[in-house]
Amino acid sequence: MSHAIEVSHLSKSFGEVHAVRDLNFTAQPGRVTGFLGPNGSGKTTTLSMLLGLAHPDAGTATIGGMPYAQLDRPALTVGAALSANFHAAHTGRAHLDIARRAIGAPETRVAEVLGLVGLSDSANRKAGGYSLGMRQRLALATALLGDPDVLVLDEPVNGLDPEGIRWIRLFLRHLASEGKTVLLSSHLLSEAQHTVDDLVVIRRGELMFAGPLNDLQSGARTVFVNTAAEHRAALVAALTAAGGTVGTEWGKRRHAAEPVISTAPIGVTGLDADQVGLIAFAAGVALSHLSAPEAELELSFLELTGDAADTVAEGARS
Ligand SMILES: Nc1ncnc2c1ncn2[C@@H]1O[C@H](COP(=O)(O)OP(=O)(O)OP(=O)(O)O)[C@@H](O)[C@H]1O
Repeated sequence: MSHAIEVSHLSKSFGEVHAVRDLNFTAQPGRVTGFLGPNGSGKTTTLSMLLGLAHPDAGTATIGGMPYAQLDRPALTVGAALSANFHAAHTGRAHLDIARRAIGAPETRVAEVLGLVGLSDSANRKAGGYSLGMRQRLALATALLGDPDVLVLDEPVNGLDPEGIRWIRLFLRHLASEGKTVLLSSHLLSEAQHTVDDLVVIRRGELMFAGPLNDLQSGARTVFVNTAAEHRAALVAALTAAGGTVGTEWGKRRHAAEPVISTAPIGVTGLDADQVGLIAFAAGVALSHLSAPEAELELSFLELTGDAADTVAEGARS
């Protein structure tokens, strides 16, 4: 049985607030899917409906074709980490043992998941003294107790230090390589972009983008190239002929009759860096510069989710 997550025409309002509006996306086994949007865009509401914690007004959210509530053994199929809050007086180990009993996982599983998330040495400390990063690890350990095929994680990277971020990236990629379906939410693309294969971007409850991360990258990415002045026209012509869109050339001229002389890099969209390099080579043009800055991805994310001010304002509300 395939354990894909499928969200179809999902909607939910709280009074006047349309938290989720006619949302459609899938998350596939063997892939890490990032569920992204600014604060307040409806991510937690969607995940809550997927996990049977909230009722949709319309539409469905299914796992392997079934709503969570109808799954045969839900906790052994889906592992969820919606918040990293734990009883402060319980040790990490005690917390896991209680959760383990509730879902009927074997006793040996507690030590296994502690080891998997790197918490073995802190297992006997009270969770109240855990750092946010340690609480995130404990939440992940809890989600893994039933050795589920599907993981649903709400902001799992939030609060992790750079080493923790690196660790969780590798860990989630490893889980996906075992064929698991991993869906993680984040409000920061920079946190998610090195972890995810696929992206679902929402804004104010509505779908803005769903597809492989590369599609978002290539769709909006500008490649910058430069060459000696005498090859500039040939390069622009070759790139344009290959289907690229060449950005405005800013240049200087000392008087109106003189041609524009520009030395600024040329911005190209619609072609990736490899293609641009090959086209220049085929045209016999030696490039003095070729780059495809990653910031463009962040820019296209901001375009999808609203302008920067909008994003900050939404963040401030939560
Ligand atoms: N129980 C509730 N009652 C009323 N409004 C709610 C409730 N839950 C969520 N909302 C509203 O629905 C919208 C979506 O909230 P949600 O928590 O799903 O967003 P989010 O993307 O998860 O945000 P964050 O990243 O801040 O957790 C927000 O406007 C929020 O205020």
